[in-house]
Amino acid sequence: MPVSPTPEQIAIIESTKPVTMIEAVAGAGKTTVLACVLKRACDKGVAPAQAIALCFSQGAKERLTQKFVEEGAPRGIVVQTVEEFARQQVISMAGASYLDMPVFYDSNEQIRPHIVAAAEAVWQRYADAGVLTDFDFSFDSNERIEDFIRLLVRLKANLVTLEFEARDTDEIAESLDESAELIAICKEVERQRGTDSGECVWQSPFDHVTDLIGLFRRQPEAVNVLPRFRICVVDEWHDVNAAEFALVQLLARHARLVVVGDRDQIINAERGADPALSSNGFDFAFPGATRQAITRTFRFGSSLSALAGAMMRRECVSQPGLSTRVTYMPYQPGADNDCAAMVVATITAARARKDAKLSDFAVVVRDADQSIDIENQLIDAEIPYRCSGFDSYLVRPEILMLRGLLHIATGSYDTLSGEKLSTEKLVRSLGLYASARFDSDADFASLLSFDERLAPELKNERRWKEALRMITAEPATLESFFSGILCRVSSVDSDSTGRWKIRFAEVVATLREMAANVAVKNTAVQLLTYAVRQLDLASATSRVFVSRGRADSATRSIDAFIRFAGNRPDQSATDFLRELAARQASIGKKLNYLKGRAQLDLTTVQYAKGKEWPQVLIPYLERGQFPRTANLGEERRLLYVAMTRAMTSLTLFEPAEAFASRRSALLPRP
Ligand SMILES: Nc1ncnc2c1ncn2[C@@H]1O[C@H](COP(=O)(O)OP(=O)(O)OP(=O)(O)O)[C@@H](O)[C@H]1O
Repeated sequence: MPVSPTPEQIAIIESTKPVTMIEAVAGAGKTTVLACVLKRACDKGVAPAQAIALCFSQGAKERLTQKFVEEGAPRGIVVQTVEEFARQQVISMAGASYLDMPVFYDSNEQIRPHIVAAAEAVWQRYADAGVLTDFDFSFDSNERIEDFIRLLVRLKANLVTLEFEARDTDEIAESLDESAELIAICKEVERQRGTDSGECVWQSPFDHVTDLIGLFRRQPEAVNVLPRFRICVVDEWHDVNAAEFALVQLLARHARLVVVGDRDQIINAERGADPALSSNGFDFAFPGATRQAITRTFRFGSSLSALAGAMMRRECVSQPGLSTRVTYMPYQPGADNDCAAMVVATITAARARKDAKLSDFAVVVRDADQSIDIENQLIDAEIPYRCSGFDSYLVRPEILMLRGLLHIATGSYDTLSGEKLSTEKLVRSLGLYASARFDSDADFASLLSFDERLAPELKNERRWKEALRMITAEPATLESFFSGILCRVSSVDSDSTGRWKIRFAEVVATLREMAANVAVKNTAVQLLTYAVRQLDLASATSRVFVSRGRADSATRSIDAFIRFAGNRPDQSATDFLRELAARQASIGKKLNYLKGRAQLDLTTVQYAKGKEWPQVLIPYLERGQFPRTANLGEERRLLYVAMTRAMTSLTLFEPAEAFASRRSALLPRP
């Protein structure tokens, strides 16, 4: 149903000013107004394909698309994340021969070898030139790789990488307060990628926009390949970084531009979102731009406005007539599943009172690993749910790897039969943990015989696909594939990787003996605990994932999974595998059957941004859980985003009075 716009909103919708910025609090109708602006433009003769709506996340894209339907905007308007748009333009530029088609990467793990190679090359240069340095050029720890990628993303977001050719390394290093060696390695990564010659052999998602801007600087006529829109709107404008800003400026040369944002919802500082761009930077780039305001929120009532306003120290006013109940629900931190149990009890009670439909609820967690206990409780209570923006814990790599170990240990594969997708993910997860690389494994072809006439860069993926085809057809081959291929020490493995593979294979061999020993009943939890301890999975996990946050989250997932197995102290590994398969199937079945309607959303703050639900529940408001980092400004904005998703009811789960010292410092006390 379309809304009836207020005079403030009508002024924006009717405006024909070339550039407009709207800044307003959460729920003020910014996304709604963008949909109305586009509808109005199309009513006045703009063809839908000449209109584009850009945003910065998949969640925001879903929300925009939904709003277009609600406001009756015509079909055919382009709705994309800036990253998607830029990637499509890279493909068009390649089609128009302005560059060669790059290989697209989608994970940091794929970038790792390039960083290692670049660091080695720079080290060699320093050594050849006889330059003495204390800098550690080894990039074998994921922490260092992650820090490096973070720096690179920041440099790209700020377009510094485009100055590499023209500026001296020491000068850049000094201006950024970074070491010259690090900047030299950044330069080398870009050089090996072919950025200086415009080749860009491979691109990560964070390269698309910068590479485009670089191309336009080198070959200005390539700009003509960009599509010409008559109107361009941008949602969540405060998330924009300098590179994206430059791209939007190019689009605005021919298009009317309307951007909307809320400075308190910047939760993407890591990818270079810079408040300066949406304040002075905007006025500088678009002199004479119009600024318009929407002063009230339409989403929630005054009790939540007061809470959000106090937390962010800004005025937050609700449209009259709205009411939102804010409830604080105490739980016992640390006690087994108490917070998760309270969440599920709250939902069950509201449903019993017939207060709300299931699809009215969203449980918004700080990070995906907080979902495990909640998922298990929801499954036990037979409440259908869907994980939005992340995978259910049952199919995360760290858990699939453990499930894979149990399959191999017990020799029981019946639950994998016919489960092609899960089996593939499981095999890849084992490969991830085993540090398997097939690209330079010359013996691989003889181990799995198939056509090897392939370009070298395709071999790794092609070999994986062949292995997956074999195992999904015959799951019992997983055992020999694991010990014979995944854990086989190859010539490219470092000493430590070689040792790790041998250890991995030994532990799994012991697990098989334990599971086969009929004299001692080895339960699922015993096998898992043995594996976790013997493999030192916490350290292994921090080697597997480049992102520290992702590794921490995986380690917490493993801990929660072991606790879950521990709640079934007598269950055999085979029965445990069957139970997991049944749980996974129950989620899948409900999803298909209900087509996403009658189920609650279990989601993360990042993914919830831009969305809304009548009933929002935020669990784990305790120190170490929310906030999780020392960046309290960012943590506060995350919580602001989470709580302002609520319409009629917000429930905040925090430690009970007896544990008051463990409560989150983010929430203002009433
Ligand atoms: N004029 C209006 N009358 C009634 N409801 C409205 C009006 N404008 C917007 N709304 C409703 O207010 C809610 C919030 O709108 P919207 O999602 O567009 O806000 P937003 O400013 O984009 O929020 P956020 O910044 O949190 O993403 C929606 O339910 C929307 O339908």
